[in-house]
Amino acid sequence: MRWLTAGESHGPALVAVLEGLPSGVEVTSADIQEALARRRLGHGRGARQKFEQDELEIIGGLRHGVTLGSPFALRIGNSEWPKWETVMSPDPVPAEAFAAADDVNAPKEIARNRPLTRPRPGHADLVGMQKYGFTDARPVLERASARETAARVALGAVAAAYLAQTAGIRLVSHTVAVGGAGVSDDAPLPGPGDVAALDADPVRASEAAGSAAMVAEIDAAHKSGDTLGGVVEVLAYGCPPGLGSHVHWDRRLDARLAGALMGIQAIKGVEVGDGFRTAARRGSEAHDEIGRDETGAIRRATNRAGGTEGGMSTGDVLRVRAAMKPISTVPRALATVDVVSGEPATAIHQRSDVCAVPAAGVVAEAMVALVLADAIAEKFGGDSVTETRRNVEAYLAAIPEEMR
Ligand SMILES: Cc1cc2nc3c(=O)[nH]c(=O)nc-3n(C[C@H](O)[C@H](O)[C@H](O)COP(=O)(O)O)c2cc1C
Ligand SMILES: C=C(O[C@@H]1CC(C(=O)O)=C[C@@H](OP(=O)(O)O)[C@H]1O)C(=O)O
Repeated sequence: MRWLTAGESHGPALVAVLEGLPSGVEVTSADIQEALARRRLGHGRGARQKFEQDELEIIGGLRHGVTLGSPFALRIGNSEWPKWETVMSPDPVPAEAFAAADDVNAPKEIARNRPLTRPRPGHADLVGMQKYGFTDARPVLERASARETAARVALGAVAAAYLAQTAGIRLVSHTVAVGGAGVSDDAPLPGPGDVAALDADPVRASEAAGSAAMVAEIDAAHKSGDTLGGVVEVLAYGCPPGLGSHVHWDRRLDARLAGALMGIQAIKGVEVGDGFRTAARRGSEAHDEIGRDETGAIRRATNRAGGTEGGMSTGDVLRVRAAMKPISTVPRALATVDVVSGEPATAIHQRSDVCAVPAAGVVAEAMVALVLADAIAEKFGGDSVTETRRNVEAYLAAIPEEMR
C-alpha cells in the first residue's frame, strides 16, 4: 500500500490518496468524518479548531459505501479558504494586494498578506527558508503545519476499516502524559470497548485522576503563556503473529512503526513496548518468558516487548508510544531574528494550541493503522476483502494448534 498527502494549512484543501486497497472494504464518509472529529478533540487546543471545518469529499475508490480496489482519494476542504485566497493564491496576484499590507494600520485581512520574516523557533521556518531559498516563512510553515495530519487521519480511518474487516484488528489510542502529569504506571490498558469513554475524556485519558492532573497542567501552562507536550500510546488488538520480518531492517514491523510515528509533526521519541524503561532492567526482568497457559497453548507470560519480537508481530497486544515536544508557537513569544532587517525580534504569535497531545494520539493511531494495513496487504495479498480474509484464516489454520 502507498499513500500520499498534499495541501497547505491555509490552502483551499488537503488531498490524500491511498493505493493498494482491495475491493469490498465497507467504509462511509460518516466513518471518516467521525475520525476527523476525533482529531479535533482535547483540552488545550486553540481557536482554529472551533471556527474551521473539515469539509470531506470522497473523490475516488468508493461506491455505495464499498471500496472498488482502485486508488482511494479524498479532499478535505478548508472552510476558511475565502479569507486566505489572496495570500495563498496558486496564481499570481496583483502587487497592490501586498503593498497594502505594508501599512502598519492595515486591517487583519490585508495584514495577513505581509511576508513573515521572523522565523519561529521550534518550527521548520528558519531551516526551510535556508533550504528552499525564501525570505518569507509562509511557503514553509504552510506545509510544515500539523493541519496536514487531517489528511492522514482520514486515510487512517479507511485503513482501520480494512484491518477490522480482513483480520479483526482493533486500534485504541490514549494519552499517557502531558508535561509532568499523567496516568499511573500500573493503570490497566484500555481496550476497544473503552474508545467512547476515552474520546469523552477532556485529554483522552483512561484514568480520572491522571486526566484531572493533565487538565490542571494545561490550564497552568495556558495561564502563564506557555505550551506543553506529552506522551501518547497506541494499542492494536488482534494482530496475527508474523507481520513484518526479521530478515531485513526495512521489513521490521517495529522499524516501520517507529518511522511512521516519528513522521508526525513534533514527535521526538518512540517506544515499542516498555522501550526506554527496558534499558534500565536486567535481562531476567526485561523479557517475556514462554510457557503453556491453562489450555496447553504456548504463550508469553508477560508482554513487556509490546507485541513485537525480531521485527515481527507476536500476536500479543501491539503497544507503541510517541513523545511529543511542547507546541512550538509559545504565547510568551520566543526570541528570533528578522531575516530581512537583521534585527533581534520576537517570534510572531497570533494564536496556537497550548497542548495538542490528545489530538496527536488520534494521528498516531492513524499512522499505526496505515503501517499495519500495509503489513497485512504485504503478507496476505488479496484483491478483495473476502480473498484477504481467506488468506488470513488459512495462514492461522496452518500454525500448529498449540502455537496459534
Ligand atoms: C495535532 C498537532 C497539532 C499541532 N498544533 C500546533 C499549534 O497549534 N502550534 C504550533 O506551534 N505547533 C503545533 N504543532 C506542532 C508543530 O507542527 C511542530 O512542532 C512543528 O512542525 C515542528 O516540529 P518538527 O520539528 O517535529 O517538525 C502541532 C502538532 C500536532 C501533531
Ligand atoms: C489547523 C490545525 O492545526 C494547526 C497546526 C499548527 C502547526 O503549526 O502545526 C498551528 C495552528 O494553526 P495556526 O497557526 O493557523 O493557528 C493549528 O491550528 C489542525 O490541526 O487542523
